[in-house]
Amino acid sequence: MTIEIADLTRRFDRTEVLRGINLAIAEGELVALLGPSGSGKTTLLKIIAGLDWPDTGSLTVNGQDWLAKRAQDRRAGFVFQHYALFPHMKVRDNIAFGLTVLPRRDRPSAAAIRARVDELMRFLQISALADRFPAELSGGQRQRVALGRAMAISPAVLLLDEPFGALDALVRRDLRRWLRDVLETSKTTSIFVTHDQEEAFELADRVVIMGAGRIEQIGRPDEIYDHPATPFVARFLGLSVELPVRLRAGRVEAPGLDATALPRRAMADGPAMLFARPADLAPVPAQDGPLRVAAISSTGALLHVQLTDDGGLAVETEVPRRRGLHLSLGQRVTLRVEAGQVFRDGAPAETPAETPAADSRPVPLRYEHSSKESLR
Ligand SMILES: Nc1ncnc2c1ncn2[C@@H]1O[C@H](COP(=O)(O)OP(=O)(O)OP(=O)(O)O)[C@@H](O)[C@H]1O
Repeated sequence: MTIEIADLTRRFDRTEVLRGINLAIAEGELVALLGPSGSGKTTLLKIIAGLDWPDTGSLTVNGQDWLAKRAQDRRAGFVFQHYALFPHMKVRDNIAFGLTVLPRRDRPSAAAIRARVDELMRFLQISALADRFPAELSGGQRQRVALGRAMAISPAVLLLDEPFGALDALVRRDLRRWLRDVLETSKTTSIFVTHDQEEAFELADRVVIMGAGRIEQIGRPDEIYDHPATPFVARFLGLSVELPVRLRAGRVEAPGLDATALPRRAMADGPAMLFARPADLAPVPAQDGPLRVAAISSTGALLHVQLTDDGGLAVETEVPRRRGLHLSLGQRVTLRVEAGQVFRDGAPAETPAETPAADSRPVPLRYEHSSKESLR
């Protein structure tokens, strides 16, 4: 089912919770809505479900106006974190529920419902739980049953709101893989809300990053991971080190910074901001380096190495333990940047002008700013 959302807005009192959402979802796609708390993810999902209505905008599914349909007429399946199973019903009856309450003209026969439930339980690998009550299930098993209940009606779209939020990390990982297989096989168009980056990136065909009621970026997981389109997305995805730099002939430069590994940018010369993940910054011992090692702590495989300059700037880096053993407190270093994103005035970064492999000319470091100004 193709879903088209256009110019959707929603406000509660004076708070604009959705500020013009435009999103098209293709048949069979699995889309993750990812964003910090309060960014409007659940509100958008509820509007698609028919549990809330927008102030303006449109929502069409396969060309039909869903805003003109009641929730029960939309054939949307839900799996919510706290949407409990019916405690007095066995697993098989919970799964059958959506079919048994259909209007008589649409309702399959009792035998057909039983067959559909058996088939679904086999597909979801929960046949052994058929005669248990919800209280006799683990949290992970309950969510599998909840998915079965949502899928029983052959939903036009499956909506999942933090479906694994209440489960521990190991069970979550297991269920994630299971869910991906199930949705890939069933080809159900699905939208799920999460604030867990790993979950979104592992599961989704496309990720929608939301911030303060707007869509900041839509893309395939690796596209978004490698090329965050805005400073907001960069920070949200862990590019937490922000360094003022200068662009010269598409190259990123700053005193003590070796950014030759970055692709050239099709951007005019001038000041810019480089955003990078701590793991993509490597301290390199250098007698005249503008930075000093201020602290080293270990989490086992990784060393967290904090660097400062004479002006009090702090830069977090993360180094694999074996590569960081030569570092010592107080040592002078320069910084090698292995990956990062460049923004100018908060504007989306330009696409790289060329790949780094295509241009391996070394660019000398320049030291024309004082270190205080340059790396703050
Ligand atoms: N019924 C409501 N009345 C008033 N404000 C609401 C209502 N529902 C949501 N909000 C507000 O709208 C904003 C967005 O909420 P929403 O639940 O959509 O965010 P979210 O991105 O799903 O967050 P979370 O990850 O915490 O669930 C929040 O500031 C919330 O307080």
